Amino acid sequence: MPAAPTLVFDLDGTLVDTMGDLSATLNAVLASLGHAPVPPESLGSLFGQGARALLQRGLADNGVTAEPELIETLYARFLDHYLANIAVHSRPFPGVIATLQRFRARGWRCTICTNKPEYLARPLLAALGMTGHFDAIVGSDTFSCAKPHAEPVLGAIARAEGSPARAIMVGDSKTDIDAARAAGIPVVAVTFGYTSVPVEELAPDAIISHFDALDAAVERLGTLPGTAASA
Ligand SMILES: O=C(O)COP(=O)(O)O
Ligand SMILES: [Mg+2]
Repeated sequence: MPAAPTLVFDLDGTLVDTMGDLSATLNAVLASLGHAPVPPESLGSLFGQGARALLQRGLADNGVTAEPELIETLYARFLDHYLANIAVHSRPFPGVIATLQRFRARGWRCTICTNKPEYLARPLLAALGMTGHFDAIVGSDTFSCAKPHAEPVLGAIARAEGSPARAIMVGDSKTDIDAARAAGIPVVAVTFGYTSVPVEELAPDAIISHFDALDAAVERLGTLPGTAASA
């Protein structure tokens, strides 16, 4: 029997809108130092680049040089606060849950390959009641390297007992598109995530602006049995 078709989703900016909690945490850390908050609108693609990148920007905006030791101290403070407040504002993007249910009902495996460490990704998904929708959850610390390397993408597919020959990545950033290319699988980009470069300029195989459009995008990619057309 051929391996089940597999979707490999990015998390931040693709499945879940996490910017509210990430920016609230950044601003709590800045406030603990007596610094001014940074408006979330100015952080853009940094939401998909990890806590250290957010801290660097927050300090720079307050005229503080981000020495590595300071970043590491604040990183620990950031993680404590974020973990304790991981799903205050964060919610799945419109259509996410129905899409996961639809694809799984057709026999697709659904996986996550995020550059959030697994110890943050899992509590976030649990708090949102989403864990059970996934056959594998892979974070930045699950394997020896993170996206844009192929290893975590291929690892997520393997853990779900899928095959790269029947897998599609869905992401919001250059990191996701590069990781999909490295893994040799097609990639669908969403337009509502966290990216400094419009995804149109990154030449993904398909672009969607709502999860309702994922089925048609997957069908257009046309390489995969098990899509809506043949299920
Ligand atoms: O938290 C990050 O660094 C990025 O997470 P993502 O890969 O799910 O977008
Ligand atoms: Mg992302």
